[in-house]
Parts: sequence; C-alpha cells; structure tokens
Amino acid sequence: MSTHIGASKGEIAEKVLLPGDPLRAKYIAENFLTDINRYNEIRNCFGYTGLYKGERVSVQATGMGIPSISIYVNELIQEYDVQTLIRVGTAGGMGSDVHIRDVVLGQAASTDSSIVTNTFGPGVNFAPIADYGLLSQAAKIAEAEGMKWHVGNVLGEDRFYNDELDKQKLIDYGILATEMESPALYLLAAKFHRRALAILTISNHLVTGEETTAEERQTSFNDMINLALQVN
Ligand SMILES: O=P(O)(O)O[C@H]1O[C@H](CO)[C@@H](O)[C@H]1O
Ligand SMILES: O=c1cc[nH]c(=O)[nH]1
Repeated sequence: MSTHIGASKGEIAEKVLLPGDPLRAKYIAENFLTDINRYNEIRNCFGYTGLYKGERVSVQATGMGIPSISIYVNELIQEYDVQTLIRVGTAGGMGSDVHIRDVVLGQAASTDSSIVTNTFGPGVNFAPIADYGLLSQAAKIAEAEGMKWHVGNVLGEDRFYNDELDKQKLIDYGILATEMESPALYLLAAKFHRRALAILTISNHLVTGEETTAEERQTSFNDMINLALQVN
C-alpha cells in the first residue's frame, strides 16, 4: 500500500488508464473489463484491475489538476512499477479544426504550471512529450476505425477558470485543446523512463462555445477508451 493507493504489490497491472473522474474509472472497469477487482477506495479515487481481451490492465482515477495526478503517477511508478500510463481525459477545444466529440492525441503538453521550471531551473524550457510508440499506434488505430481525431500540442493549465492566459496566441501557435494533467504525466514519465500518452475527448469548445450533452460524452468517451485499451 502506498500513501494514496490501497493496493498490495502485484495488484496493479503494468499498463494503467488514467481518467480524472473516479466515476469514469468505474465506468471503464464495469463496461470494458472482465474479472475486475477494485483495489483502491482511498479518497474515493477508485482504482480497478481487470482483463481486456485476456490482457491485465488497471484503471486509476487521478483527480483534477497537476498536483493530484502527480501524486498518483509517482506512486504508480515508484511503488507499483507501472510501465505504461495512458490518460483518458476530457479537454476544451481551442483550434478551429477541433470539434466537440473529437479525439485529440497529445503529442506534447505545454503548460503555464511551474512544474517544468521547478524541475530544470529558469534557463531550460523542457518540452514534455508523449511516447512515440504509443502515439503512433493510437494514430493508426484511430484512423483505421474512422474516428475523428487530431494529433498535436495540448495545453495543461493550472487553472480551469483562467482568463489571464493569451489563449488566442496559443491557438495561433497550434495548441489544439486545453486540459489540466498531461504535462505532469509526460514529465514524470520522462523522469522515470516510462511510456505515457494522453488521449483526450473534446467536451466543449472555448472559442465556439459548443458543449456536448451527457449522453454524447458517453459515446465519444467510448472511442477514447477503446483506443487506450488497444495501444500497447
Ligand atoms: O475529464 P478529466 O480527466 O477530469 O479532465 C479534465 O476535466 C477536469 C476539469 O473539468 C480536469 O481534470 C481536466 O483536465
Ligand atoms: O480542463 C478542461 C477540461 C475540459 N474542458 C475545458 O474547457 N477545460
């Protein structure tokens, strides 16, 4: 057991899906996996291990924001030796080609958080990036399955309510979507030499104001979850 995860050694698979929302973790486990075991209830940040087509896989909720996901990713890697970490999250569309329900693969994760500067010091702007093997597989599968998908730079913001950032400038520089965890996931994967990818579903659009309904979100989540379960 680690500080925030109540699993014994060996109870968590080498590959873990990481939704922010604990109820999304429950939904994934109950609808996509068989033989499930709920190994974590601490803080209601549910974690499950089960089988997907015979392969052992875990789903661990991370909560919202960089501090919260950093706790879970650190413990999953350092205490449970997890090798492959795939975030399955929602994001706000920013780019004009990105629409609600689309899937975005985070090739890189830009941020206004201080985590990068605090890691490397002020002289270096390290670029947190996805694992290329996971990213290229996800792109191939998304294309083959006819999903509406994009790949590129995403923004991982420290604040959900944030009117201080010049979002138009970020859009002009190619940022596709905004969310709140991917930079920490990619930074920690780089630190510990693990493989990570963020697969995001666009739930709303910051510029057009489009929003998904709860039902639409469920269906489009299924594309993202299927993708995350298939990449290895
Ligand atoms: O849907 P999840 O995975 O929680 O991700 C997004 O939703 C939350 C904000 O509503 C933030 O955690 C953001 O990154
Ligand atoms: O962080 C997030 C997640 C979804 N939608 C947003 O606008 N921001």
